[in-house]
Amino acid sequence: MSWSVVNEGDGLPRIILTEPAGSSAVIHLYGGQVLSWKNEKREELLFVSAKASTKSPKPIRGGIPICFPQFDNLGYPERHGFARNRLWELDTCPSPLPRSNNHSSVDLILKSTDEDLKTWPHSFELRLRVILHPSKLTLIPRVRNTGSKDFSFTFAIQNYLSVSDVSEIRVEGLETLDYLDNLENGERFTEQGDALTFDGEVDRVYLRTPAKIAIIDHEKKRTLVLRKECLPDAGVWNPWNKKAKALPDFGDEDYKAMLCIDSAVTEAPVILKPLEEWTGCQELSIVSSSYCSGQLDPRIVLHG
Ligand SMILES: O=P(O)(O)OC[C@H]1O[C@H](O)[C@H](O)[C@@H](O)[C@@H]1O
Repeated sequence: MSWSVVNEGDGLPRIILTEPAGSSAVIHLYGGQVLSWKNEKREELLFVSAKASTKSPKPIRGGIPICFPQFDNLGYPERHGFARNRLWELDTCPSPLPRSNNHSSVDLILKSTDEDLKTWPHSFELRLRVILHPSKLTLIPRVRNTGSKDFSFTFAIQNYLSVSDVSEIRVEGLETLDYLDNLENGERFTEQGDALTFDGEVDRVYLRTPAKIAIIDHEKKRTLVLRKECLPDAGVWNPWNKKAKALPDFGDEDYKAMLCIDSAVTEAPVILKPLEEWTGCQELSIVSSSYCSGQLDPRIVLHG
């Protein structure tokens, strides 16, 4: 068996993935959301607010929410779509993706319901495979059009990353790119600096990014590398102190310990004909680094 299921106080099942080197992941069926990812040293790599609610119909504040059929507010009424507010199921038939022989993976599925069809009138199957390797977590989302008309959608895997102190974090891989700034009514700008650092609220979508983005945390002596396929854009979000206070499911000081870096397809929505399937992929991997010894070279992490 590649996973086990536990029921916690909220009565909703969680799936636990473990692998021989000692890392683990916890996935909640509510939202199909990875809520915990620990490395071999049992260090938590994802952020979940202590004020997060796991009771429907509220999305869970933290972990890795899946945004479908829209990222942000791009036309459909429910911000970030409804997939993060639905109970997913185990997927016993992940075809045409071959069954995983990997002992630390699980397949989940969300299908359109009659209720969803009232507001988004398109039949779909949304699948997610989660694979745990030593120092690496892979997510493979797929969307299939099971209806009789074309539909289009935008999509995001939101990664609430746990960081030592957001004001000490550097993000490499987004320099010189165009981005849409949600704090400036979605206006388009071009990134000027050589790396992103943080000293205030940020809410941007970087367009057509390279496949790899490095999140460098000198204090934790580690770099997280986000590698993505068919998810060309990247969201970057931190509410900072003022907006943090306005979020009911987020602690006043939580903004210091998290940074959202999202894998997204938003600028050019995906269009699916009946029976067509779209597949994306994101890998989060950990590279240990020591600032003092100078082992970390972002150019090697990003291009090596
Ligand atoms: O509060 P939520 O609906 O979960 O959204 C959390 C954040 O998600 C994205 O990063 C958006 O760009 C932000 O504008 C939004 O505040």
